[in-house]
Amino acid sequence: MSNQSFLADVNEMFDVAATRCDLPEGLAEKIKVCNATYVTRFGVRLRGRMHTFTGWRAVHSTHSRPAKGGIRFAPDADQDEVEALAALMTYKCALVRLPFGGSKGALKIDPADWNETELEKITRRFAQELMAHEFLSSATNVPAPDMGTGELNMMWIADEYRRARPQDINALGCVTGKPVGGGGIEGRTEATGRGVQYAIREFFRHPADRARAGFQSETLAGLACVVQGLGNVGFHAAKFLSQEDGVRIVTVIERTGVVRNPDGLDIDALKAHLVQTGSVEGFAGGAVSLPDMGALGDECDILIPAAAEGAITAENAAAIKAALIVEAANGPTTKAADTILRQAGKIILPDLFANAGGVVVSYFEWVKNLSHIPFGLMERRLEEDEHRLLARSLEQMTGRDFPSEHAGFLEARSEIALVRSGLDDIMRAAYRRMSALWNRPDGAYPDLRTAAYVLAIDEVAQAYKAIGL
Ligand SMILES: NC(=O)c1ccc[n+]([C@@H]2O[C@H](COP(=O)([O-])OP(=O)(O)OC[C@H]3O[C@@H](n4cnc5c(N)ncnc54)[C@H](O)[C@@H]3O)[C@@H](O)[C@H]2O)c1
Repeated sequence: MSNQSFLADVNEMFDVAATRCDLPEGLAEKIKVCNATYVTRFGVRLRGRMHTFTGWRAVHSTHSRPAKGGIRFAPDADQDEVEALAALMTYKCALVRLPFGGSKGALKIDPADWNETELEKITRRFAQELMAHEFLSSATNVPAPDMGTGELNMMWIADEYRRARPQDINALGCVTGKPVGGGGIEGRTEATGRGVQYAIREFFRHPADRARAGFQSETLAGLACVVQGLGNVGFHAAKFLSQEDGVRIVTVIERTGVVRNPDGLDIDALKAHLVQTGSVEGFAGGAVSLPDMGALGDECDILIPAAAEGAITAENAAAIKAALIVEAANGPTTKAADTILRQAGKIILPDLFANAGGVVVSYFEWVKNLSHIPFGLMERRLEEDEHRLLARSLEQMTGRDFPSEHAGFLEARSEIALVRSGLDDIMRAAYRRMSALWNRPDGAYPDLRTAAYVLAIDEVAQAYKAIGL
């Protein structure tokens, strides 16, 4: 799928949903279009000569600030892709009710072509460009990791910003997904995969919804699952589902090949092999074959595309056996494939919802950076002001009320426990809202994707209506 058709698909899905929203004339168009895209071409002196890199930062919406969204390093990145991904960020944040607009960035680069020192230089230089044009700060635009980037890149960006703007007391909040020792938050690295697990668990808690996919029981144990992409998102989703819920990961589809084991793959071992050798070839814990997208059609209950957009197309959709498709990647299903799958009775947990875990925990990290207080509650007597601050940020995170009177002690809970329960609450609440629309007796919301878009559009529209637009 070309990046142009990815953008067209996102806009078409938006249009389908917008007709179901009660919007003043012209507002749908305003919400749909991308506000601004910054393009930069910068040079870095490497290996004895100047290399020119092209990067983008798209700001789809600033109905709420800062605008939030990852930065990806990929050789096939372009402006259409970045704008489509930025739009998805707007809708995703709105769906799970985070106070962020949507943004996305990319650098046209294959990270495998460069060593760590070189990548550091390139990342820092990109950060300087973003900063110089006000596309980086805790108040305006906050990147995070995405394909091809991770916590090291985020740390370099934060460090570059902090050096350039030493007066900014909220400097660390200019980017999320940092290492814990560098101002990050526990549980961010695995947050998107963790959110995928929570999304699936919540779907299975709804008897009528799971029955639509032919699942009778709430338990996931023994179900077979195919995962495409064993990167950050795919690895963590597969690891948690297999190790904690007893799901059998029967097939992993990677760039370098397909690995199958009907009894369930050892995901930690496969990932270790992949990291060590750079390939799935030679892995002893399963049958390894050549790269083959046809494996998306392997026999299974759940399919998790967790690689890139456009994996499921009109050409391969009809072959998919899974009853439930969980979009861990952004835009893995083309619009045409979506129609084929729905006609075949498949249920899709849409990307807006299924992979929102990353930005939810990024929000916790940003709140932690801005509040300048530890995120976990400690077993100690808290000052009254400190208590009030904590109660307020907990309310923001969980949507629950916390007592504002000073109780002297707060329950001891670790940062990771808070992150997990906050993420779980938010994923559950978002699913319940989607499910309620999907199950309306009039059938006005035929699938979860339409329901998700409608909820997101309504949320953004409310922000515009509130300021009188
Ligand atoms: N990292 C996050 O927090 C996050 C959050 C939300 C959404 N996402 C989305 O999840 C997807 C994956 O992101 P990630 O951060 O895990 O990236 P990553 O770079 O860590 O991993 C991607 C993996 O997919 C594999 N892959 C790429 N193309 C493939 C193909 N055609 N067939 C099979 N395997 C292929 C790669 O080899 C790699 O192992 C992207 O769509 C991204 O936008 C990521």
